Amino acid sequence: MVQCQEVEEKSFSTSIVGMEQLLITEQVMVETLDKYADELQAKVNSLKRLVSELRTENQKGVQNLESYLYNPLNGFSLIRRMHYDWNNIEKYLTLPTGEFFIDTLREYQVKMPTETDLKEASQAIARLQQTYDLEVEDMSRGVLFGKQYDAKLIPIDRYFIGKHFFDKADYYRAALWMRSAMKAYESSNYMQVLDFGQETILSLYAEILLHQNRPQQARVAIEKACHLRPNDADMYSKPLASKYQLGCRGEFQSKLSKLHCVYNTTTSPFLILAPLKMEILSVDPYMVIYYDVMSDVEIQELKTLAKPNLKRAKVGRAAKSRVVERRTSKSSWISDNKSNTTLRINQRIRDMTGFDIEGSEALQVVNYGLGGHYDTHYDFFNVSDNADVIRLQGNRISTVLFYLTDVEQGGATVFPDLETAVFPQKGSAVVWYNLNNELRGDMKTLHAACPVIYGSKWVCNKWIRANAQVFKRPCYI
Ligand SMILES: O=C(O)CCC(=O)C(=O)O
Ligand SMILES: [Fe+2]
Repeated sequence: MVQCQEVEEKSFSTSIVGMEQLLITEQVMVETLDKYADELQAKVNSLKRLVSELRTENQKGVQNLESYLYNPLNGFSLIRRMHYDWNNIEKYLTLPTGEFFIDTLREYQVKMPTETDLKEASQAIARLQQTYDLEVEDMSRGVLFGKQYDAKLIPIDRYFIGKHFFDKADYYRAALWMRSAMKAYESSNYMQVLDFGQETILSLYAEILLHQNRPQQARVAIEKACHLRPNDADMYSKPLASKYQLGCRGEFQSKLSKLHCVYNTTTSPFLILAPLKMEILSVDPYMVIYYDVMSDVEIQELKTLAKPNLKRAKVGRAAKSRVVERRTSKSSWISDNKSNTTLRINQRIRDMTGFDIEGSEALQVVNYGLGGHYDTHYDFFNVSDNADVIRLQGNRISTVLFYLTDVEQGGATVFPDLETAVFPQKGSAVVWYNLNNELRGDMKTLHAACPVIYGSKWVCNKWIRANAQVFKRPCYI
């Protein structure tokens, strides 16, 4: 005899027996949700009691500021509360609540009807409607083929049935169900939890109307939906800004306070005599700004030296370099010993960084054009592409970027991953490490020059190479 292996069928709607289990599961889930709510409630209750106690004591003090504090016991208690209690209160607030119940509910997910189940159930309703020519409104009120039953379809049910017809390209019936859902829709706590609003129905209704070649009515429906949830409408039409764009617009929160402004007297012995004004922007990767590290006369000379040789800046090394839309500026290389000024600037770079610049690159002076920018990039070389470049002098361990001008608007240097934007200030310089302690490129140093909105932006780069630093680079853990 041939043994028939029965394949377990998980389709719920295809037998009534199969659905009985669902009701039992639902019962357990409702109870679990209730227990979760109880736990939240207990937390709310305990917080309310805490507020009441704290308020009572505080009001005693506030009503009589001085005499309350004449008493050392009150003073002591106040200090204790503010030092110890609030810290722990904050911890209590962030303690997970009812996680066990959330997990339990989550475990039931695998037992839930799937999208296929919902499709099958919708198809069953559709079949009834079509076979017996039932009216949407009758069915919604619980009338089936002339007989009233104790059941009904609420607007969200009607929406899903309508959606089924929509998926089946039966736009006529889809529209009937959608209109019925809309007419009967009432906002409730339940619908809010589900995030099922009237605009959900309207949006699908608009799509149905488009399929029916009724663009005018579709537009009205869309406008109504947008009116109901204005933020959503904006979201559809406008892509979210990238971190780079936010940085360019000056919309990063400033993270470090002015406490991080210091006079640097230690990076090189010379700084003991002439400390430099320094602000720490980031510790990992190391990044600082120096203020007033290039005089107007020096800046003027750099520009004059650069002007005759300004060429469209490229991306890539030597023979492989190309002019690209990603980088719109002109630049010119100026050798270290070109003049007394360049010698002095290079000495200052040693003082600012503590690095040896032997074998590093020449100074690069850059002028940005109309809307000039440099898209997000790394300054370090890709090891596999540039093995020969790196072998001799090492990779670009650090960048020193001098700002030779203010820029009226735009032109910030933005580090999206560090949420840091540096706005050009004439005579200042930003210094950062491109490589980590293993001398590998640090991906957090991704940066870009934002398009100049108004003004002429000039900068001067010095890329310091790693090989000369074997005895110089301070050891970081
Ligand atoms: O001009 C700037 O702000 C940044 C320039 C830059 O990142 C570069 O030239 O590598
Ligand atoms: Fe760069």
